[in-house]
Amino acid sequence: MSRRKSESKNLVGLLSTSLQMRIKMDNFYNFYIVDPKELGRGRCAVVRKCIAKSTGQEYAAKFLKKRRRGQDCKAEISHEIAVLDLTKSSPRVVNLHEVYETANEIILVLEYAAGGEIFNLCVPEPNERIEENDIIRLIRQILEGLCCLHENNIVHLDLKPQNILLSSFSPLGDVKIVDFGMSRKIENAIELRQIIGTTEYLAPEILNYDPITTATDMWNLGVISYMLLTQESPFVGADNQETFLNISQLNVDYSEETFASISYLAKDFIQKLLVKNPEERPSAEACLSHSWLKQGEFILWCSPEESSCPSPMQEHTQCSEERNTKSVCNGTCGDRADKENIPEDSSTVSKRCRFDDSVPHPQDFTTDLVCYHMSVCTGPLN
Ligand SMILES: Nc1ncnc2c1ncn2[C@@H]1O[C@H](COP(=O)(O)OP(=O)(O)OP(=O)(O)O)[C@@H](O)[C@H]1O
Repeated sequence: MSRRKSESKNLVGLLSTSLQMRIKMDNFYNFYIVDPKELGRGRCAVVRKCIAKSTGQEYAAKFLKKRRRGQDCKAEISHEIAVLDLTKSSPRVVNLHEVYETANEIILVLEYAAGGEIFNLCVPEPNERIEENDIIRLIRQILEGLCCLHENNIVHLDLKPQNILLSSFSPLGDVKIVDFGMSRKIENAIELRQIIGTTEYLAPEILNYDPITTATDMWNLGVISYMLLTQESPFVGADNQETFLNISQLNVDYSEETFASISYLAKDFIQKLLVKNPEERPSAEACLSHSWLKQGEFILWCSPEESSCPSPMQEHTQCSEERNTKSVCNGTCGDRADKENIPEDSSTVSKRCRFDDSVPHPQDFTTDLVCYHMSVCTGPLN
């Protein structure tokens, strides 16, 4: 495929409306003191804490390169700004305070989420394990943010524990959804396909190049819920191929051992979302009415047999033991090679790479995906 053709494909679903938010050409550094220590980094950006000189208020400055790998990224950056502007009414989406432009970069001055990534709550560290009641509150807040996005026909497409931040960690604060770089507008007639996220969070429809809808985010919410409750990543395998296979075969561990201290309703919630057919997944709004999220202080710590709780997902709850492969959340960083474009601040310890630093390069990832597709067409993987 020619570069121009692939570039225009990537632009499908970007908001093209003129920006409401004024982009300032003033010198950003005249107005902010920037902490050299990174808050985080991704494929496209480095994020650093900064302090407004006039007020002393803390913010997170996201530095985005206008050109990457010889390609002009301004349309994508404008789209990210437009989405943040569109969703500014939602307290669950990070607030965009100001935007600056320099010769090479665009700087988004964002609300500072001091509590960091909820990824920290998804790893097996006993001191950081949180109560199911707290998880219920966080999931409700993520859903509120998703409702706002989906009402505006925006699908996030990169929902993962690294992109759900907290206003504070202790006490556990509120959810702030970040990183709309991969989000897209779902237009009536446009079928959105071929957008790729982080391996272990990919929905089956993305692997199959099927049309993408807001239901793709709902799959990701299922993965996030699973990770928060079990501290394990449901689909991650030894390599990308195994991960793709686990996703396509819906190979999830719902064993009693893994769900020992987790309520039946929580498991039911996950099982409603981790279904292959996107049309069968409940919407964000419908999820808010799920009994698990409806309960307040009181949680039913019981199995469906022991209780009189309704079992709305009876047909989805079969758990085949032989299909179970227990997968530990390893925080694989399939996008690490991209991040190496940006000079790394040595003080940053990326949570994404906490367990596994054997990172595939993007080209390996693409090869894996191609191999996966070939094996689906031609027979099982060896
Ligand atoms: N407002 C914020 N407050 C605190 N930390 C932040 C904030 N925004 C981003 N971060 C940190 O920086 C990291 C990278 O930010 P972000 O995901 O927006 O970058 P990106 O380059 O678009 O990422 P990706 O490669 O996933 O597309 C986040 O995972 C988070 O740890």
